[in-house]
Amino acid sequence: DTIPRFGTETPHEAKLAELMDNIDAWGLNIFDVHNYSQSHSLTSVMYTIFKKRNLIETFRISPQKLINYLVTLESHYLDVPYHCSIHAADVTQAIHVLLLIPSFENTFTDLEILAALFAAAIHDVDHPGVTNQYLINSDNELALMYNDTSVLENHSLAVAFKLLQNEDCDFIENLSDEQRKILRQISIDMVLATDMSKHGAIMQTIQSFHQSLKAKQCKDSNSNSSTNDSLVLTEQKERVQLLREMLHCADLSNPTKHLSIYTQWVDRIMDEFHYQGDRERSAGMPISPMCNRRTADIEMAQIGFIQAIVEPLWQMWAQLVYPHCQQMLDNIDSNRQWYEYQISNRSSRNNT
Ligand SMILES: COc1ccc(/C=N/OCC(=O)N2C[C@@H](C)O[C@@H](C)C2)cc1OC1CCCC1
Ligand SMILES: [Zn+2]
Repeated sequence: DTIPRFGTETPHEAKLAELMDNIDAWGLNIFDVHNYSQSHSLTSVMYTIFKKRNLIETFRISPQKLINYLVTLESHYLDVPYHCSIHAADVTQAIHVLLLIPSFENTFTDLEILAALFAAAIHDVDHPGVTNQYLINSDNELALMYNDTSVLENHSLAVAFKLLQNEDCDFIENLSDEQRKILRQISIDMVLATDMSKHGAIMQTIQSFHQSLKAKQCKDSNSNSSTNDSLVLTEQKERVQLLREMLHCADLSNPTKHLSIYTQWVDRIMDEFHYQGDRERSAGMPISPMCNRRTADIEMAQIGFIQAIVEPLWQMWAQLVYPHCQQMLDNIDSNRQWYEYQISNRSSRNNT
């Protein structure tokens, strides 16, 4: 039986095709993709990217096994407001676009690109919609299993690789042992780096690391080589460092999107955090920061999130790939201004 164009059957294939024409664009509306793919945004986005990047030929992937894996992976994302399969599809498409930046034209091997897309697709699988801290505080068996260390990130990796052991889902069967080892190594490194508790460490190293890359890049441009724009990294270790940052950027990319998309993610994360707060309140536990729906200041929290975490990270990233990624910085700025306006508007409303 032939395989559907986007990996899954849908009565809206024409509409999905129209959306998928924007698979390389930062403005793709992932919520529309989810609706028109019969809630298979992760499968259809991953399958479309794999086809477009010729990864199915390059790694002699069985399309059916790829789809079997993707549909199974997708079904292991839980129906939670934020950390669901749409978030995985969103982050996967984001890292695909970041990998298209001309600065990286000659940077990564096909195997590294395969690993990066795989890591993005799996990075939050089976996420229960609560934070690591909540799992630790509530003596959850996952915290026991992973000794309170990057609990959710370790769990998603274990679930994702367990699913690969299923014979008819093993889409990487034709990779050599060495390639499989490298794919696993890079995926583990990247997914563990999505633990927000590692954010500070990433920000510490990013400055000096990018300066050293820019220095090398300038040397190339002096030689007037055609690759003067692209960053050439000789060490796999350095390329993985860059991929780690890239996934972290993609994971924290909501404020870099158009307002109409960004506000949907804000509603979802606040639903998730407030539901966690409800559970903490009824369990008599201290309510985590930003998780108390009774005292929440959603606009202030987003302004703080942008100023403290998202903008500094994306500024570092945009500097490395200048002039690319200016659109992301512009969206962050206009989105922050919109939230500041909501707050100013709020106080004047109260005065009337
Ligand atoms: C659109 O907004 C967001 C998108 C994504 C995330 C990601 N959170 O995942 C990590 C996590 O779970 N944390 C991180 C840390 C900041 O806080 C810890 C209690 C837990 C947070 C967002 O907004 C938060 C931050 C400000 C208001 C709610
Ligand atoms: Zn995530």
